[in-house]
Amino acid sequence: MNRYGLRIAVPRGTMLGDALDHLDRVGIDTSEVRSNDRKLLFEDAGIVTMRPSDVATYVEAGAADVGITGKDVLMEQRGRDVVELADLGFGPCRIVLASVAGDPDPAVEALRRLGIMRVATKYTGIAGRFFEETGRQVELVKVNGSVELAPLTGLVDAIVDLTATGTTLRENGLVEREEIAFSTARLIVNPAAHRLKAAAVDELRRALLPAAPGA
Ligand SMILES: Nc1ncnc2c1ncn2[C@@H]1O[C@H](COP(=O)(O)OP(=O)(O)OP(=O)(O)O)[C@@H](O)[C@H]1O
Ligand SMILES: O=P(O)(O)OC[C@H]1O[C@H](OP(=O)(O)OP(=O)(O)O)[C@H](O)[C@@H]1O
Repeated sequence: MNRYGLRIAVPRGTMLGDALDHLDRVGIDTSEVRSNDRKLLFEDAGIVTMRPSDVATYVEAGAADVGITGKDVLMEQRGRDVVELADLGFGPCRIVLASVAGDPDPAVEALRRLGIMRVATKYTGIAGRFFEETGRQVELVKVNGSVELAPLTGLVDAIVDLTATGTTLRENGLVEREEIAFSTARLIVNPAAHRLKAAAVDELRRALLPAAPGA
């Protein structure tokens, strides 16, 4: 187990390197995780690795005490009973509404035709709330990845998806129309662990955020 006595859920994929760098900096030895991309449970380091979208599931159930995942993931899974402790700052990306470059703005076009805009996304929660709050009627089409393909084939008028460098949108001839949310990696904690292991959780939070005001 690590020096904090906390089991930590760490996201594999895009955020893995930065998450492990942060944990190394606070005295958790992540070398075994770095050298093994098939193993998932690392007892000595107190680390469990998983898809970013599964982190809050483990933390909510107490199968991990704390976890690291994207704000976009937490916004999408809004009902989860976890406490957001800190913004770790890495993994910046945005959730945007985008459509084919050169086409009329799909929202304006849908209004003009008095039609319902069709929007593909894997973020049905975030997109649904966004269109509801902005008073627009849309039909959401759930896709699981490579969302950029959907408007190119005529499946939908627009997409709601994650963009970071903008390369994927550009390479597929799409342009951003509206920004919906900004995301970075967050530290979350199980509510019971937050109370029962308060000192350890606070020590880890402070160590991860040495420069933050009030940390
Ligand atoms: N440039 C980026 N591209 C993709 N995701 C990023 C980027 N920067 C940060 N992220 C974060 O990483 C998360 C996605 O990670 P990754 O692509 O490794 O997982 P995934 O395969 O989409 O996993 P899941 O199936 O859990 O959604 C995003 O939800 C976001 O919080
Ligand atoms: O703006 P960029 O830097 O090009 O990054 C954005 C891309 O990253 C994400 O895809 P991911 O790699 O998570 O795969 P997915 O399409 O399967 O979700 C997202 O869905 C975009 O396709």
